[in-house]
Amino acid sequence: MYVNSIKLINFRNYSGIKIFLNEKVNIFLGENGQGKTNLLESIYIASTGKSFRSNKDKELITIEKEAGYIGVELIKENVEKYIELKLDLNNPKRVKINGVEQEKISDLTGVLQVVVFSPEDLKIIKEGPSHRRNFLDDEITQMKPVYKSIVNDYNRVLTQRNNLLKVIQYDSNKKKMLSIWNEQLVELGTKIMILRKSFVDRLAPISKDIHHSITDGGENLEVQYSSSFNLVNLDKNKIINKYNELLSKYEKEDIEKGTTKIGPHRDDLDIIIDDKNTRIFGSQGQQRTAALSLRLAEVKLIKEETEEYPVLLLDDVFSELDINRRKYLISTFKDVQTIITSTDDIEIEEIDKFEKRIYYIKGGNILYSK
Ligand SMILES: Nc1ncnc2c1ncn2[C@@H]1O[C@H](COP(=O)(O)OP(=O)(O)OP(=O)(O)O)[C@@H](O)[C@H]1O
Repeated sequence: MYVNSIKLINFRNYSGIKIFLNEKVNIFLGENGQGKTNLLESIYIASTGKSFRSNKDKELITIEKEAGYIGVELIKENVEKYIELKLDLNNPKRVKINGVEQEKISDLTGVLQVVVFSPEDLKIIKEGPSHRRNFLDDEITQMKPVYKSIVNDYNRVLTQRNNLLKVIQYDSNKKKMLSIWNEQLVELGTKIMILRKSFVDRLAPISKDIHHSITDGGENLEVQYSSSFNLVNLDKNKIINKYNELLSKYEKEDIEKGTTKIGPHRDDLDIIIDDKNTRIFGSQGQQRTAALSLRLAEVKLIKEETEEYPVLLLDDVFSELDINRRKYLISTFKDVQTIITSTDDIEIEEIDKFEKRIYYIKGGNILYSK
């Protein structure tokens, strides 16, 4: 799979451009604040319907404009596909695939798969569990689009259950209604945990191998799914029984606090290097390498699952990696269309082995390419 062209109108600092991309390596060079990340962001939005750095669609439209447009043409299994998004200051965004208006933005999932690696990825390793849950959810959704709606339904039921818990605090008669929400919560939560567990079980050995190669055999990376209750195996009925048992056990506490103590909304991912939790004990370099290993593992998993390599977006990451890590990253380019941004020329001889195109960006204009 590869992106053939990108057309942007009134998107961030682009008033109107159309860029044709190389099937292999594309390098966008430019000073700070010229629009390099904006370009990657537009491709990410065409893939997932959302930005990787803002959840306000209004911010995506060029300041003082009413509407914006993203058009991405891709080639998948030798077939051309066209994704278009219309952003409107006063209305929700709309999406078309091959000229056909889609009902929901989520209809985009599965059309264009991308993996982004950016300095922001350090948050997956360093910050709170919600970043790791988002990582899991975004990746599973790319491989299994229906997963997204299960997570959305779960979050809706969870909010309703939590609201009811707060009502029960002063009206205990309402307690009998709890079972309605419990039943749905258990059904959806079990599905999520099974999917997350099986995803992590596939991700772990691949990221371990990659990390091993990047660090020249020096470090051992373990990635483990950490759920509110011990998921030793994936027997659905056992999980359901345990789930119900724990909901009953914590019911009193849940009512007192007005929140639900257990379930996949409390999940985490343990990322361990040489038996030490990377979040707490990892050096900056180890944390960055762990994030890179996870992202590159994702590339392989998407290929396994969909039989197509995703497009790899690398946002300003070369300056942060040492020479061996850069070389390893470059070695992954042979099968994958890669779109790279950088402030400085990437002078690594390995990259010259690839068919590549270099573009210079200034103030939302592509000055020239070679
Ligand atoms: N909605 C918008 N309308 C107009 N300009 C915008 C909008 N949103 C962001 N910009 C502009 O886009 C530019 C930032 O672009 P971007 O983040 O892509 O920079 P970059 O080239 O990746 O820079 P860096 O190397 O610093 O990461 C800034 O000049 C900012 O003012």
